[in-house]
Amino acid sequence: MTAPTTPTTAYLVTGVSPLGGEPTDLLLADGVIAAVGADAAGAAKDRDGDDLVVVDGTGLIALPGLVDLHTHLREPGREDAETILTGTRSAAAGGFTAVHAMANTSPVADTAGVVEQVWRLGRDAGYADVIPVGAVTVGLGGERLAELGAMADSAARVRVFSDDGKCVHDPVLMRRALEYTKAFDGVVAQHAQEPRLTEGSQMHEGTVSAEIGLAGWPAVAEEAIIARDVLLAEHVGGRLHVQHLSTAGSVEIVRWAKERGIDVTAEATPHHLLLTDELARSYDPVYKVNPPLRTAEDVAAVRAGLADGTIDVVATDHAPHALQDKDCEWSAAAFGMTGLETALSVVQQVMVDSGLFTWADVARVLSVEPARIGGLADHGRPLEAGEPATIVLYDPAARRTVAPAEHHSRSRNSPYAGLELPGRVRWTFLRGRPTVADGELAPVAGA
Ligand SMILES: NC(=O)N[C@@H](CC(=O)O)C(=O)O
Ligand SMILES: [Zn+2]
Ligand SMILES: [Zn+2]
Repeated sequence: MTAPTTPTTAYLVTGVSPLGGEPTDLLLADGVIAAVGADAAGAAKDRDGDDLVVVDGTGLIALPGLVDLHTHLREPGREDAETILTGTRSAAAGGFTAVHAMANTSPVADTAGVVEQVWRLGRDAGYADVIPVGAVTVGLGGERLAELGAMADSAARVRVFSDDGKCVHDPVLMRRALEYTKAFDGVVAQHAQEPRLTEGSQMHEGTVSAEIGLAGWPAVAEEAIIARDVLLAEHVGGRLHVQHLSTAGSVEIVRWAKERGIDVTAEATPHHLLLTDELARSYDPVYKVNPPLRTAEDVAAVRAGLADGTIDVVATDHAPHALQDKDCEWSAAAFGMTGLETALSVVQQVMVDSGLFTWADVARVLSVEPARIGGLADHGRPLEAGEPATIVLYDPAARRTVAPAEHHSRSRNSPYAGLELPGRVRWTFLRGRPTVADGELAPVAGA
């Protein structure tokens, strides 16, 4: 007698456009893309004993699962704002299959123990791969380097280090971090903010801040740190990643550094691609974020920098905050806005619908490059037979009015509330298992 085989579910996606190209069929089975094109339907028939789900992919675009290089999941410590479970459900709903979890939790992710805990909780939740980012300095205190090597050697295999929320301001510490991380091909991701130039800052320093009377955060406070850091990276030969770059001057500095051969990458957020400091006139703290929303000229320069490859990645900087931390006057409110469930739509509107980007470019900045920078081997892969079935199926023709109450994030601080945005995630697959099925979050049994 032969033992009964457990049926597995295979998915035949018909008429889908990989990276926006010619429609074809994809068979997803055993965690991988089992067949592509004319073979897929035949291969599906040959799989006796499997459950087969046929997904009508007409009009849908297939992309590699999105990878966020900059997410705040708030666990441990601020589970009232987000948890690893709610944050990764939010990620899956937005088409993400991996998120890098920032270290500014409580306790701070500055030891092997904390990063392993975050990594395990992500694995158990099962909605997206959670890649912990390790703090550069103990407690984000900016005074002593954390145990970068121990975090790199841990089960979480940390490769990205950041004090995000705080700038690694001491140039000696920044230099050492750039040196030490070379040993394990790590990268130092910098929140570029000169602290003395931004004491008490509430919004971008410019005509709007002067008119409405909020303390300004000058562009130079960001640009001075980026300029210093690219020179330090050049000097020691380390890898630098510039987080949430937001000014025209920052784009110019990164462009200059790349031309010079310096090993630097940069990210821009969806909100810095779409929104401006004019929104602060409402005094609605949903628009309060670090770095602040800048001017229309800065937005244009960030778009141009993304279009010409100066900026490598779009990262959400999803920064959920509990109601009481946002539902107050501007100066008392926390900095940050959510972004996982709207990022792809904003990138479609700003970059694709405007003609600046193809869908292959979208895959590059939201999946391939963030996976490469983060050192993730099985994300951001080509949509070819034998590759992991870690993909998103997206309907670019759908429209929706953003309603934060419907978001899967535990927090509601989306700056796009009430705005109509294009596109909708229909399916997200993580190694062949749907985390989103036909537009709805799918129940997932953790690994
Ligand atoms: N972006 C923000 O405004 N806030 C982030 C910190 C950060 O990314 O600097 C947060 O943790 O809330
Ligand atoms: Zn930051
Ligand atoms: Zn951040």
